[in-house]
Amino acid sequence: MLALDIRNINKKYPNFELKDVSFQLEKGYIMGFIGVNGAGKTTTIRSILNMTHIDSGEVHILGRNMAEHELELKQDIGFAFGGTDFYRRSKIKTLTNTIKKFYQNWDDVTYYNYLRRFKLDENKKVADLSTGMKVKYSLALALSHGAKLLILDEPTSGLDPASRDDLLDIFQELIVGGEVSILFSTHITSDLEKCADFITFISDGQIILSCEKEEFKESFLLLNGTESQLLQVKDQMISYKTNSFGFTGLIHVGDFDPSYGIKTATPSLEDILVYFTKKGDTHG
Ligand SMILES: Nc1ncnc2c1ncn2[C@@H]1O[C@H](COP(=O)(O)OP(=O)(O)OP(=O)(O)O)[C@@H](O)[C@H]1O
Repeated sequence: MLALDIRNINKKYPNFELKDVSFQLEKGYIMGFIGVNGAGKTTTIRSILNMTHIDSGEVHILGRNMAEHELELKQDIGFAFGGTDFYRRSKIKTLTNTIKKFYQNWDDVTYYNYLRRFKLDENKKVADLSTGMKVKYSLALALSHGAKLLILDEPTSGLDPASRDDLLDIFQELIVGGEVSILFSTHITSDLEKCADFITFISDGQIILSCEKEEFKESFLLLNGTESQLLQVKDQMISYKTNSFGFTGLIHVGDFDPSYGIKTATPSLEDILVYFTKKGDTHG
């Protein structure tokens, strides 16, 4: 069963467009959503959650159409946005008491477990929380109403390394039973190396690739060659850097001819993001 089925979302802003965004997430898995700044991750997430009006396309969550069943489906979705700043003058306790009324399956025991695990004091005011603590509070809320699908926009941003590691452990604990699925966007590729099963990659409002993590990496090649070899592949490369020995760069596996004899390696997720970010730049 699909936890998330996104079909041909189009959304136009004056200077940006989501173009036929489609991807699917199987129930029980973790998907990392990556792309450079401004690629369209947040706009896609907001579109999935019906927080922004889309021009066309459909979102199906846990087998139901989001546009037709938004209220019921929101019971099953936990969402959190990194750096959210809400109701600054309220105490955590007061805010939670208001929010929990919206959720039929709210579970105080789970909630207080997360408060303890995240070392959050419910008597603190939102304004007095650090950036990382605010993220943790949003996550505690998102994780405490039995959500079957978590949609998290940069949940690890603002967290220190130990807290990030703990959150990734929580993600893995959550999916063990096969009932919970997680989509999260991030720039921190080590998070994805650690816990994502699938990767969806967006660039300039278009999905470049959405597939299992190893398959994703193997769809590209990192090339390392001399200046004269660069001339053979230059036009097919996503981007490259030159150095005193020659060049290194990224290419789609299908665009590479092994008969050139250029040294190749499987890129890391970091390599893929870096070279896509450089796409269109002048090189050297
Ligand atoms: N409400 C809006 N009105 C007009 N343009 C918008 C609006 N929201 C986002 N955009 C534009 O859409 C583009 C994509 O933004 P989005 O926030 O989806 O990217 P992102 O991939 O999440 O980036 P980042 O990694 O920096 O968070 C940007 O060029 C942004 O300026």
